[in-house]
Amino acid sequence: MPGAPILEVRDLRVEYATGGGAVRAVDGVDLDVHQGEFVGVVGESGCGKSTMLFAIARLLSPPAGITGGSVVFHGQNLVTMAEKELNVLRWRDLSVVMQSAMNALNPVASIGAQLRDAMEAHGKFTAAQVRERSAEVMSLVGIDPVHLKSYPHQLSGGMRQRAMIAMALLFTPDLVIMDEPTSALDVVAQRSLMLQIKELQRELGFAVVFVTHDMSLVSHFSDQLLVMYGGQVVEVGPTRTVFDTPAHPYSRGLLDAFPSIRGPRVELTGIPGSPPDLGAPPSGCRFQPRCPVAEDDCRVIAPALYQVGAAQSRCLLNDPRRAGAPAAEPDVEVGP
Ligand SMILES: Nc1ncnc2c1ncn2[C@@H]1O[C@H](COP(=O)(O)OP(=O)(O)OP(=O)(O)O)[C@@H](O)[C@H]1O
Repeated sequence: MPGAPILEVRDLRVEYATGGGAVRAVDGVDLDVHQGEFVGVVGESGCGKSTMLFAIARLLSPPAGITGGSVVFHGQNLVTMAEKELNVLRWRDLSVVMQSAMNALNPVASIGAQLRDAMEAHGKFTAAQVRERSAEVMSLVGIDPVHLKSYPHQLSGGMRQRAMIAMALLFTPDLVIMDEPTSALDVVAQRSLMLQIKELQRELGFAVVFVTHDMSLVSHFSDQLLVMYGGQVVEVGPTRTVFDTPAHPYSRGLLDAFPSIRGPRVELTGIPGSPPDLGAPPSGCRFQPRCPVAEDDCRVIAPALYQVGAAQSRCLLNDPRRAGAPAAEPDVEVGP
């Protein structure tokens, strides 16, 4: 992607303080997002995906807290920004769409009232301006503006999610962070909402960071894919590259665990075992206890992210200094 990234996450760390010690749910994550780019984030439950999104938007609350790193958005570090400044920026430049609109929307206020409140929190608008913009964003997401009068419970699940997206687009932000926005919907509603998100993104040019469990969704919609395991990025690269030639054994496991819609029928293998307890992660590589190709070194050496073609992989077997590893691109920084 040309140009400077609009979002640069560096060495981001998040911990949950628990009675039994700290749980490091996000451990040294780096991520670059460019204008108009669609970044898919995948990984099993408990890998830290939602925690990372909440940390980027500075929406974490105790016992979770950012313990290190930076989140630079349009040149400003959100990690150190005062709450007041953050509130100006949220919705206007960066907005968030959560898993369930039922939880995010106020059940006792009409959709119109909630759009009005969101607008008025960011400036002075006449009643006519509010009406006009509210109707505009509702139409953008495919809901008849007559539903501005509706309460959340009067809308279907798909319409509620669309209403949340309408709210997120009120100020045409540059970045929309989405945490499984389609997961509560049936498959048909999921697909239609995804198509709509993609179309809006193309039309309005905002970037998206999108968490999902659905590999088929990201394969169709994302430009860049981030695979998370045990609080870390284990593979990142252009979506096509990661799908066609996954470098990390965990990415290969994830891909083998979901059915291909068009490809030949193959037996789904899945990944035996479960993700690590982040309060006491395994030594060496976090995936080694479940890894089908782990070697002795993997139990003691924590791998860096190594360049493999256009992607990066956190697997020791991809370390270019090891004999037999695929060659790294020349002049590329490969880990510490
Ligand atoms: N309240 C909490 N107290 C302690 N640890 C927590 C708490 N919430 C989450 N965690 C830890 O953070 C890790 C990451 O959780 P997170 O919800 O970010 O994962 P996720 O990949 O988004 O999962 P899912 O796909 O199920 O939403 C969990 O494995 C857990 O160890």
